[in-house]
Amino acid sequence: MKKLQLLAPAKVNYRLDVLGKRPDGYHELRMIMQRVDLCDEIEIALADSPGVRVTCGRKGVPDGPGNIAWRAADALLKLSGREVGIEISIAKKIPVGAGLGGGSSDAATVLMGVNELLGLGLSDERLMEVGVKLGADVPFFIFKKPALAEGIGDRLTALEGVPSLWVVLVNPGIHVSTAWVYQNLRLTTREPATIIPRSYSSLDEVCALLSNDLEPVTCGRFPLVGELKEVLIAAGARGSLMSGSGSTVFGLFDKESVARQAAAEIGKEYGWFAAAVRTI
Ligand SMILES: C[C@](O)(CO)[C@H](O)COP(=O)(O)OP(=O)(O)OC[C@H]1O[C@@H](n2ccc(N)nc2=O)[C@H](O)[C@@H]1O
Ligand SMILES: Nc1ncnc2c1ncn2[C@@H]1O[C@H](COP(=O)(O)OP(=O)(O)OP(=O)(O)O)[C@@H](O)[C@H]1O
Repeated sequence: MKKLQLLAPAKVNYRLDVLGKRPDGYHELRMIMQRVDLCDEIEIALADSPGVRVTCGRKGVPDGPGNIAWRAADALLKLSGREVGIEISIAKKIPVGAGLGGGSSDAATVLMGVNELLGLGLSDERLMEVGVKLGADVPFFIFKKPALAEGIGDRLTALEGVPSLWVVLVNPGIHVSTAWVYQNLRLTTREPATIIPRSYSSLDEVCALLSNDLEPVTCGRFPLVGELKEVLIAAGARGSLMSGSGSTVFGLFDKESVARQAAAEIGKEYGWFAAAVRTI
């Protein structure tokens, strides 16, 4: 039976500016997004009986239609009109409800995987159109490059020369609802938006970008998330920020040895999820 084994990476947001609220409740954003090599493992196989089946087995993540990966496969089967069976199993490695885009990445990977497995020949642009209906972060994972993301996060521009960095992810096990964060965001009149460079050459330039308008909302409700930034800086990070809607905080490092040591010490001392990963 034909099957694919795929990796679905996490993301961090180096920058997240909220520019306004749209009539449909979504927010206009300007983000800088970067994938990192902490990955969920996904197997997609053709099956005899028609329909989509998803197993995940991780507490807090549904099997079946409640899983965003199920909705991704179902959307593609409907679009293609194919009456086949698809079996998906997901081994979650990315913390859930953590601002790392794990669900969105699973969905993107399933869209790309089912497209390949069934030989549908859909372009990435078409898969992104399907993906944005599943979640605003999904198109970025199909784009597969560091990106400036505008609109609701789906208008993507590739960035040049973004340096390869070591990133330490720290998650204290707090599940944050993205919907709750956006609902509790107080929009104020911002300073005219600063210009975001389109090309980069150093860690310092990336550190100068670090800013996230959702941080005050999540840190107001969970002050520990704000404290994680100090913990990472004390462990040698050159810059630190909450990713997405949280609760993961990341630190940026130029040296592998310092990053690995920071992750090991933070994990040991506080018992939190802490991992040294690379940008991809
Ligand atoms: C926080 C980020 O992860 C940053 O990359 C994204 O903005 C959220 O992406 P996502 O989880 O894929 O978003 P969706 O699943 O489409 O939406 C989750 C919730 O966030 C809100 N949401 C999302 C994206 C956006 N531009 N404005 C919003 O207000 C939606 O109203 C929804 O209630
Ligand atoms: N494949 C999946 N992986 C993770 N969560 C999923 C999945 N399918 C459905 N969910 C549900 O989505 C919610 C959180 O998803 P996810 O882990 O992607 O959040 P997140 O990392 O905060 O995302 P984002 O950074 O895009 O806001 C949970 O309530 C979870 O049950």
